[in-house]
Amino acid sequence: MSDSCASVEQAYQLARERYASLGVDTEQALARLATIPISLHCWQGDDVVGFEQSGDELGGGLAVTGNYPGKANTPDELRSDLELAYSLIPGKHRLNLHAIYGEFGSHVPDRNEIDTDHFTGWIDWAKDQQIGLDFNPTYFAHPKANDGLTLAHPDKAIRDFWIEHGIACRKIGAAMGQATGTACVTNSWIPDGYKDTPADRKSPRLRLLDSLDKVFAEKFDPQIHLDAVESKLFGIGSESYVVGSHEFYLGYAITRQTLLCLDAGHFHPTEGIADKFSSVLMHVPEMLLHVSRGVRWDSDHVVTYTDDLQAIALELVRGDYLARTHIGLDYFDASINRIAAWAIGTRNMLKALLMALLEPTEQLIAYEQSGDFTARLALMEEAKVLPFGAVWDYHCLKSEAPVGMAWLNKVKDYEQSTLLSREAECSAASVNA
Ligand SMILES: C[C@H](O)[C@H](O)[C@@H](O)C(=O)CO
Ligand SMILES: [Mn+2]
Repeated sequence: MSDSCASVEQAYQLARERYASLGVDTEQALARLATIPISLHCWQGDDVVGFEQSGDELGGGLAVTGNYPGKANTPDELRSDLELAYSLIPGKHRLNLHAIYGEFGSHVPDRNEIDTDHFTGWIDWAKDQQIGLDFNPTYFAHPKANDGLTLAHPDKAIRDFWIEHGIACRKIGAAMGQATGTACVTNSWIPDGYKDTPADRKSPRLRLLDSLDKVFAEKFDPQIHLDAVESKLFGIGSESYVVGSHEFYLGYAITRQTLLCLDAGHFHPTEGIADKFSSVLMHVPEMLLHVSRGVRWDSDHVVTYTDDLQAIALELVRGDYLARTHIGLDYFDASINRIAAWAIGTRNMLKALLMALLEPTEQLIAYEQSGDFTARLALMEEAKVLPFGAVWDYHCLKSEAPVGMAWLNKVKDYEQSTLLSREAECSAASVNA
């Protein structure tokens, strides 16, 4: 055993004893953590461009800023980048694909014509990697979404087009779940809304309700496929009104018993999502989370170890909601190395879950039930500086993932060997064109 491994082990043994003195079993926490998959969002790898090669603007009120070199340009490049990212993260995780990431060949189908054949490359790869897949219809970056309306569009022909897209995507999601043996969550998010004050808030919502019912008409075995719906407060160009608001989708998910997707960046700036879980899960079977970090607006920053993130993890553990929650990430940062962005965000999500699993929750609840709120607050604050970092390092070591900053060296090496030459090839191609 190397010196650094020995010191990780020693620090862990001390931490284990410290936690045991508070009645917390670190081995049990680590065993639980190892079973929690995080769904990595493919779109962090290429700035939400996808493989349609349409050249359409991202639109939909979404924006990616930055031009860090090495963006993935092909499915193989994206898979190679993801393989490196997974190797930097302890545990077995999932991949969340958007519909624009199909392998379309020379004849790129329109969105309403895509089918499972366009995703067999991803399915075969996922089986090979032994990871589950999640999926998303892409209701943006398309000429039929240019006016900011899709499933709620007043033009029936445009609505029907997007309904067909939603139906096609659910079939693809079901095929993914069937092939990988783990349920695929297909999440529906649409950009529909208005920049300025609407005169009629009701009609677009009635149209959206009707469109969604058509999209979700076919029922799938929940063992292979689950539906989620995602709300938003506002986007660029939909500042005054979003058809799929939180209230709209909460009601929809409850009445249709779909999953509700809560995106941490989709609420008022000081409104956290953690407080919502205990209410939402009284009424819907399961939740999907898009863990993100809003900065002033829905700017989709890389997930950092914030109070909000800790609140999410603590609530999932305290409420015993992990088995009913699918955790996905949702951010897009092109200003830093994109693989590092996946590694940082996913490792932080896992660190927050570990910290929550190590919390002396039973003791806190006992204090609360006895009315000793002073002791509750005192222990909560002391728990924040317990040696959870030593447990995390040990988890990385045992999971054969890099400990501490070691993962960054691997990213830097890959940047030199692969990402920079990728960029050079691109420049040469554009010079030759
Ligand atoms: C690309 C995703 O579908 C998108 O980020 C969506 O989930 C969202 O959060 C839009 O703001
Ligand atoms: Mn989202």
